[in-house]
Amino acid sequence: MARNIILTLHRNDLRLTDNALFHCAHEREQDDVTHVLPLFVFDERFIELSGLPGYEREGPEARTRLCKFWRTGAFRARFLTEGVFDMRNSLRQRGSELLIRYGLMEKVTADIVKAMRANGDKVKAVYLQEEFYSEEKAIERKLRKALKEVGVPLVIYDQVPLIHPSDLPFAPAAMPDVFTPFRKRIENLPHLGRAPHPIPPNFKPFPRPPDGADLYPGYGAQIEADHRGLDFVLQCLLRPLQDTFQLRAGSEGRNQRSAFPYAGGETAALQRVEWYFKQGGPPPVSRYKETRNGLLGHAYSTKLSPFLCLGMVSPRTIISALEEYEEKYGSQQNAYWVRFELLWRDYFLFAARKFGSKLFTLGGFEEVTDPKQAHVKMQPGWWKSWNQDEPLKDDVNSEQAAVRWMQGKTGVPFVDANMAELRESGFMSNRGRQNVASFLTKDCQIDWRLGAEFFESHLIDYEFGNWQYVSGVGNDARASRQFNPVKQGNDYDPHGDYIRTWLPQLSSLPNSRIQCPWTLPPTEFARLVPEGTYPCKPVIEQPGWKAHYVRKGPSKQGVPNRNERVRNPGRLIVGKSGRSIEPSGSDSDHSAESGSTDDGLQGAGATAAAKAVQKQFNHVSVQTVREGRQRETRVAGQALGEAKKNGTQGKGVTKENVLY
Ligand SMILES: Cc1cc2nc3c(=O)[nH]c(=O)nc-3n(C[C@H](O)[C@H](O)[C@H](O)COP(=O)(O)OP(=O)(O)OC[C@H]3O[C@@H](n4cnc5c(N)ncnc54)[C@H](O)[C@@H]3O)c2cc1C
Repeated sequence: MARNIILTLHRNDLRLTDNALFHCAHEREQDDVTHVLPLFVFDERFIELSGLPGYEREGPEARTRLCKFWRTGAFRARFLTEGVFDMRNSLRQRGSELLIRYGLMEKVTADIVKAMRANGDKVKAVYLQEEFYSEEKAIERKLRKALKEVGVPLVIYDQVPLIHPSDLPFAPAAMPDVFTPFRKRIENLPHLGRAPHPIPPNFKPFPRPPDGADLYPGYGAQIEADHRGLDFVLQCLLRPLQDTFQLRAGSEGRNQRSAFPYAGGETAALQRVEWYFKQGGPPPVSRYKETRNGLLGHAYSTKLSPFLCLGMVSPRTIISALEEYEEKYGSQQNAYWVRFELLWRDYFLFAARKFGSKLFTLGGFEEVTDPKQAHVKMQPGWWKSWNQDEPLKDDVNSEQAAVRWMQGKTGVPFVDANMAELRESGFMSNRGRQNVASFLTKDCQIDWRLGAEFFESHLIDYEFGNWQYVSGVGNDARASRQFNPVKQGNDYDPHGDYIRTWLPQLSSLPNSRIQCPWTLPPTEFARLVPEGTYPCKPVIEQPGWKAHYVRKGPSKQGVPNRNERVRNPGRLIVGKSGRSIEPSGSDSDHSAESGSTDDGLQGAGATAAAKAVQKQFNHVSVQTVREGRQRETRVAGQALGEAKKNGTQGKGVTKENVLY
């Protein structure tokens, strides 16, 4: 008898709990469906597959657009593969199976549909999770077309954000551009997110091919038939990444020092949810507000982002755990702040849908929201680029700030320790991310896309959005936000424990100088830091840092202000050159200290190139900066007014942090 099949095609939804694809495939209306075939395709556009024996790529290597880093580095490759095999185990425990294939998702799927047809089966539909980024949307369109050619409908389920798009209090295209109004409208909803779907109690059988036959054709059928497992696949995926400067560490396994020491998969994700929200009396979430700015250990924040990014847990499952916690312990600030952060995730997702391909352009969302300002920042000379002729190696003492940033050798320990953590573990705290991004884009003025691509390559939890925001081309109402890494280091790593963990070569430095080792007398530096292991001068030094070389006041460790105002005002104070200037005569200091004037646009040393740029957009820059400032002030005032009205001012919401 012909079998009636639904094919569930999984991308970033590697879970059984609260997965609309499984839920809907097993609903009562689907009684005529006899079998469900879950499929995962390692897609060569996102992850390099050339390490698979005999694999022939159809397109180019899986590298980032601009900088040509591997798109999926070793940490995410490992985490993803673990997640795929964990899902297969869970399906097997329920009598089902996960078909694992390699290639182009649309092609592999269409081939499988054809093979099932050839077996005399009927494929009723293919179910897929709707994604938010334009590249994935384009693949979805190709898949729809390929399936149309074989007469099979594609059914899409929107389940990535916490808030279902049809529950939004505004049309997705009309979402507020700035976070606070977005959040406030969402917070007025009667319920934050729908209830999660349970795992179907009885999984429909997997449509196995006729007796003895290989699983359906397509690359990887042989691997499956050979019963090769996780280790073999992982080895193949890691093989091409071995030679690169930036990805070696991840190939060697999980780093014991990592703040994210977890294996990939729904099993680990649910254990983490259980531990963070339910275990202990009270569980760790009851200290979230106090600890979330931490840097060391796994407990300071939820550590759910990698699981969320690959869909190993749904945000609705997290909210439901949070609600259980609140029922037991009462509604508190801690729970509020976890929700608040999850709304940031939704905000970036919906912004990605609204702004589409502007997610990847130099001018970012601002090209739409503030074209004049974006125009200024897209002029040649505004951003510095990375001269890729210089090979990326670990042992260079590069003149290029971009290279030093990637190496974790800028000479600014708080930045470098965070970069070391990223490179050696695939994770970085939120505090660290804000600082290294600000350092790259605001201090060193390097094209933000380099940072975004470097993160894409290294992070286990990579998602778009934050880089635009931090570098001032997204929707930050205070685009001038700039971090002072010396002050931040003093505040959040006052004893240098974090720096010593990731930069052991600085272990002997006294606490008083660990954030600014260049202030030591050269002989002291030479005595305390093993030769050649760390730069004796920072790649750039801002005048605003100097006030913090000698630490004053209490440390911020344990203080819940994640978004405090930073002293150093930002680049949107545009000088006559059309470039940012530092306040109170710091301009010349800045260019003199940084010693890096590849774009020749800084301060007193402005070159002919600078003058040309100045002439080109002097008028517009002054005007747009004024408008930008007015806009920022307006939004800040508005948000503060709202905070006062809601009584949230003084409860963690201040003029400084209300916008983030
Ligand atoms: C420059 C920069 C790059 C970043 N890149 C990423 C990224 O690639 N992927 C990613 O998931 N997060 C990113 N973030 C946001 C944030 O740093 C991480 O989500 C967070 O550090 C993950 O740790 P956690 O799960 O313990 O977070 P928690 O503090 O426990 O927060 C709970 C959840 O809220 C969400 N969340 C929190 N902050 C943000 C935010 N700013 N934007 C979006 N979602 C947020 C995450 O899903 C997170 O798991 C970035 C932030 C910056 C400043």
